[in-house]
Amino acid sequence: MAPPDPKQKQSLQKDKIRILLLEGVHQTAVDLLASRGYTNVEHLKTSLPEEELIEKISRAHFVGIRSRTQLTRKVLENAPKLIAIGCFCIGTNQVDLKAATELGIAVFNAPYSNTRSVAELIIAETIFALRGIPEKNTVCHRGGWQKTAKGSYEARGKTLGIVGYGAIGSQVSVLAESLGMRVIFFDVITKLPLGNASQVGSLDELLEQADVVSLHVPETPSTRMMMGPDQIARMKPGAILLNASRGTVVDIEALAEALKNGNLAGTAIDVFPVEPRGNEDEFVSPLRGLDNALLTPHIGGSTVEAQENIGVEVSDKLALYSDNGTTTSSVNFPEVALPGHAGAHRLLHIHQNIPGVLSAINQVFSENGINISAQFLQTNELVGYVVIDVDAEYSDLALEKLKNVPGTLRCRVLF
Ligand SMILES: NC(=O)C1=CN([C@@H]2O[C@H](COP(=O)(O)OP(=O)(O)OC[C@H]3O[C@@H](n4cnc5c(N)ncnc54)[C@H](O)[C@@H]3O)[C@@H](O)[C@H]2O)C=CC1
Ligand SMILES: O=C(O)CCC(=O)C(=O)O
Repeated sequence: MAPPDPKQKQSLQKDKIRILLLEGVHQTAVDLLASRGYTNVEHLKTSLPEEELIEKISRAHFVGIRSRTQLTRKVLENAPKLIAIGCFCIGTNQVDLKAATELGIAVFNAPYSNTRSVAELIIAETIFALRGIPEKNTVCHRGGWQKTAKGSYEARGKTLGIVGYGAIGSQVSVLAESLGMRVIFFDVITKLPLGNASQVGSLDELLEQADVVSLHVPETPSTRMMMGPDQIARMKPGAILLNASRGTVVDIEALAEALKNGNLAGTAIDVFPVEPRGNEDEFVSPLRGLDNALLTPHIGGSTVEAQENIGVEVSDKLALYSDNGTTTSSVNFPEVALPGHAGAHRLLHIHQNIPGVLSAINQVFSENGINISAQFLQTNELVGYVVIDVDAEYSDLALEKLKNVPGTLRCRVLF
C-alpha cells in the first residue's frame, strides 16, 4: 500500500475543519463541537451508499459514525484529509482498523456509555422470552387470547449463560443475579466472576447448561458464526437465544429453523447480518413472521441517556485530538495524554513504525537549529506518534521538513 502523500496535509483554522457526522449521531456531539469552535459540521441522519460516502469523506477532516457505516480500506484510501474517525458506539468492527492505522488515521469510540442500556434490554428480553410474551403479544394484536401458563416460566432459578464476559456481559450478570438467576459464562480470557457467577471452560459446556444464552462478544474472526447449526442444536430443548452483539455471530437461517421446529422456545435479536441503512429502508430477515422471535432494530444502545453521553464523549475525544493531539483511549493509535502547549507551536508526526524514522526526525531539528521545548513519543506495532513543541517562528520550517521524512503518514501543526 502506498502511504498517503503527507505533503498534501495542511494545518487549518477551526472553521475550515470539515466534520461529517452520519447515522443520526446525537445533537450533543454537534453542540460540544460548536462549543470548541468546530462549526463546519455536516450532520446526516443515515449512513451513505459507498459512492456517496467516498465523495463526502474525500473532503472531511473528521468523520463520526455509528455501527452501520462501513469504513473499508477503499473508503479510507479515498479520504486524504481524514485526521480521525469517531465511532459513536462501542463496536469498531465496521472500521478497517488496520487500514486506518496504516494511513495514520486515529479511531476513537465510546467503550462504556451504552453498556447499561444494552444490559437492561437483555434483562427485559430474558423475562419476556421466558414468559412467551412476544408470541402472546402478537396473538392479542391479531384478536386472539392465549391465556395459559404453559411454556411460561419465572427467571428466578433459571440458568443464564453469558458468552463474552466483558463490560456488557458482566453488567448483565449482576442484574440477572439480582433476579435470582444462576449465571455461568464463557470467555476466551479468564475473568474474575462477579457475584456468584462462574466461568465455564467451553462454549459447548455453557450451551448444554443454560436456559437462556446471551451473546456479548465483539465481531472478530473468532466470533463470526460462533452460533452455527451445531451450537444451536447443542442448546437445551426449549432454551432461549438472545443476541445484542453483532449479526454475524449467529447463523440466522439455522436460528429460524430451530424456532420453527420448536427446538428453541424463543429468541430476542437486536442485531442482524444485514441491517437497513436507515429507518426508511425495508428490514428483511428469515426471522420475520416468527411469533416467538422478539426483533428489535439494533437499539440495544439507543437510549436518550446513552446517546447523549456518547455524543459528548466521542466528540470530546475528537476535539481534544484536533486541539492538542491527545490520543487517550484511541482504539488503534499509541496513547498519549498531552499537556497544553501555550506559547509554543505543536507538531504532530505520525509515521510507519520502521527503523530510522526517529533519527531522521531528530535530524530535522538538529540540522536546522530548531530548539525543541517538549517532545513526546509513543509507538504501537504499526505506527509511531511523535509530538514536538517548538518556538512559533520555527513551526513552518519544521513542518515542511518533517513531511519529507521517509515513512511519514500524517503531519500537522497546532498553533
Ligand atoms: N446492540 C447494541 O446496540 C450494542 C451492541 N454492542 C456489541 O456488544 C459487544 C460487546 O460489548 P462489550 O461488552 O462492551 O465489549 P467488551 O470488549 O467489554 O467484552 C467482550 C468480551 O468478549 C470476549 N470475547 C472475545 N472473543 C470471544 C470469543 N470468541 N468467545 C468468547 N468470548 C470472547 C472478550 O474477552 C471480552 O471479555 C460490542 O463489541 C458490540 O459489538 C455494544 C453496544 C451496543
Ligand atoms: O447505537 C448504535 O448505532 C450502535 C450500537 C452498537 O452496536 C455499539 O455500540 O457497538
